[in-house]
Amino acid sequence: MTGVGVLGHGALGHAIAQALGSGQVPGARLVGIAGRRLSDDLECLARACDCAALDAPSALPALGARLIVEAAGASAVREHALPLLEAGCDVILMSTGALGDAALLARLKDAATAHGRKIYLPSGAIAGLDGIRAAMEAGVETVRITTRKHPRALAGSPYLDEHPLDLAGLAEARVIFEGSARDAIAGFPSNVNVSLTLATLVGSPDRVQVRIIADPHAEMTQHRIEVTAASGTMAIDVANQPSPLNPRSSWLAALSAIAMVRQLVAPIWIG
Ligand SMILES: NC(=O)C1=CN([C@@H]2O[C@H](COP(=O)(O)OP(=O)(O)OC[C@H]3O[C@@H](n4cnc5c(N)ncnc54)[C@H](O)[C@@H]3O)[C@@H](O)[C@H]2O)C=CC1
Ligand SMILES: O=C([O-])CC(=O)C(=O)O
Repeated sequence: MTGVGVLGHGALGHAIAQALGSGQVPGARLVGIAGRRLSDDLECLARACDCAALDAPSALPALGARLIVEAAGASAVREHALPLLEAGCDVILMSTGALGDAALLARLKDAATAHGRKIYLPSGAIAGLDGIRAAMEAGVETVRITTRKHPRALAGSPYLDEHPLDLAGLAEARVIFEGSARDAIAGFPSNVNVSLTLATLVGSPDRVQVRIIADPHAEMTQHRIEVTAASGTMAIDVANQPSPLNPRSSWLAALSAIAMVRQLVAPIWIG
C-alpha cells in the first residue's frame, strides 16, 4: 500500500482527495491533506476522507506518505517540493507553471536524483504528451497551444492589469494573448500550466507558443496542441468540463492526477 498525501484542498485537491480517500485507487492510501492553514473546510474534507488535516505538508512523510500530489499553486511548489523530495517522497506536480523557473527545476531534478525520488507531471488538462515525448527522440520543431476559455475563467489574471479589457462585456471570441509559454504563465498563472507542462517536456518555455482566446460562448475549456516534428505532425484537441468548484481548472486535470496515482501503484504501465 502506498501512502499518499495531498497538498491543496481547492477544486483539484478536493476531487483528488475524495477519490483517494474513498478507496477508488486500490493500492493507494490517503494519509493526509495539507493546506496553508487549518480551516473548517479542510478538516471536514479530511474527516470525510478518514485522514489527517495538516497546516503544512512537512508532517506528511512521518504519517507514511511516500507520494505527494501537489494541487496548491506555484508558491507551494517553490516552498514544499524540495523538502518533500529530500524527505524521501515522490511528488506529482499540478502547478507546473512554477517549473518555468529554470533554477528551481534544476534544484528539484538534482534533489530527486540525489534522493532516488521522482517528479511526475501529469497530462493535466491536455492529452498527447506520450506522442510528443516519442517525437522528441527524433526532434520536435514547433509546439503551439491554443487555449479557449470562458471570460469568467480568465478574469483577474495579472496580464489584464497591464492590458485592461472588458472581459465581462465581450460579445464574441477574442484572442487576448499570443506569445511564449514563459510570458503566458507570467500573465495567466492559473490558466496555462499546461503550456509549462509542454515546455518542460520539450526543454524550454521559449519553445512553446501560446494563444489564449476568451470566448463568451465557450461552455467547455478547450486546448488545441499543434506539433511539427521530424517524425510528422500532431494536432490534439481536448474539450473539458470546467471543475464545478473553479471555472479556471478543468475537471480532467484532477482526473489526470488520480489516474497517475493509479498508474504508479499498478503492476503494468500503459502509455
Ligand atoms: N497542470 C494542469 O493541467 C493544471 C494545473 N492547475 C493548477 O493546479 C493548482 C490547483 O488548482 P485548483 O485546485 O483549481 O486551484 P484552487 O485555487 O481551487 O485551489 C488551490 C488550493 O491550494 C491552497 N494553497 C495555495 N497555496 C498554498 C500553499 N502554499 N500551501 C498549501 N496550500 C496552498 C489554496 O488555499 C487552495 O485551497 C493550481 O496551481 C492550478 O493553476 C489547474 C488546472 C490544470
Ligand atoms: O484546467 C485547464 O484547462 C488548464 C489550466 O487551468 C492550467 O493549465 O493552468
